[in-house]
Amino acid sequence: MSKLKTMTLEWTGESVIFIDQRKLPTQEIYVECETYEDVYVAIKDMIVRGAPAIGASAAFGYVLGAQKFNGAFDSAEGLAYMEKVKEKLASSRPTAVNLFWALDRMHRTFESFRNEPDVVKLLEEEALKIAYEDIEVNRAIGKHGAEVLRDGDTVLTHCNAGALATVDYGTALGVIRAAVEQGKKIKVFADETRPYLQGARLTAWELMKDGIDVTLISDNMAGWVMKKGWINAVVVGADRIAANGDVANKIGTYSVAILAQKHGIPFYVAAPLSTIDLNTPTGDEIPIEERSHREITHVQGVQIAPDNIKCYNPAFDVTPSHLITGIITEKGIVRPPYDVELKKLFE
Ligand SMILES: CSC[C@H]1O[C@H](OP(=O)(O)O)[C@H](O)[C@@H]1O
Repeated sequence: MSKLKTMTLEWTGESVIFIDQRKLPTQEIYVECETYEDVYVAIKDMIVRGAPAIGASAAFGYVLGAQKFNGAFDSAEGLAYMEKVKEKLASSRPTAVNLFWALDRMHRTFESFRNEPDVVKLLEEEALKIAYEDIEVNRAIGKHGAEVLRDGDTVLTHCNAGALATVDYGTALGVIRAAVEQGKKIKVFADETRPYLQGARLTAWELMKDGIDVTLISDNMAGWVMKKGWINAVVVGADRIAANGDVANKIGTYSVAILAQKHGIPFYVAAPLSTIDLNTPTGDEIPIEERSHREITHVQGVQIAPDNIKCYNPAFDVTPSHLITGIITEKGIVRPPYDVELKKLFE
């Protein structure tokens, strides 16, 4: 009997089952993770991806780690073991701060209750709270964000910040879903988002399943559709927001933000407070993950570039805060000056 089941993941109580996002949209295949090491691989290999989804997945991975420990949690060995579980999961991907936020929260819970006989059950409850809170938070982001979309607007989005990037509902796509639920007619242009194609494979798939009008474009078409006057707003997700409002998001987001500024189009970032990292002063300090060159030289296993070609494959870029019209959070829309306004969210 599963305790949580969404499009992205299912928590069974002794395993977490992911839809394998690498195989979408042509195959709906599921991967069951029974150990924290399995969850580490699922995050690293992007079976599951998207900042909030990564955080919740790591939280369940932490529980799986605790379930496998047979010693005394209140011993030095028990603490060392759970620190090892946390560090392993934390080493899966470096950019999305939600991963570290979720693991810190789980480890704080462990440290508070490791002398309790039911500490593992308390950890499972905390992981489920993280997951269910994410769904609520995304709906709140959607409600606030829908205010900036008018009936008849066309929105451009980049990558996938939808239900598949979260526990459910999505952040950027949550804004679009909420506007549609309010009865607004919204059209979407989705960037395919090379090289991993989250837009083509995931955003297009999600929005078509919802019956939302979506047009797929290659990334190099974004400027042209803006120039033609077809785009009223841009809404994207985020993987880490620095204290000054600089935003790390999927590679290509910075280019879209520059184009939006050039064409006088509002550029919004939709993200939960768990993506805001006040300990990182600016975007310059955000670690940018570099991934396998094969993601560029092959598409679904088909080679499209010469053998041994040099590649550079940063999975993210940083959009400076001055290009961002507003940051849509569960507490409302934050506008500049971000260094002041972001802090207020946590007061
Ligand atoms: C709602 S966060 C989604 C965010 O995560 C994606 O990265 P990845 O697919 O590499 O995990 C992308 O940056 C999205 O905007």
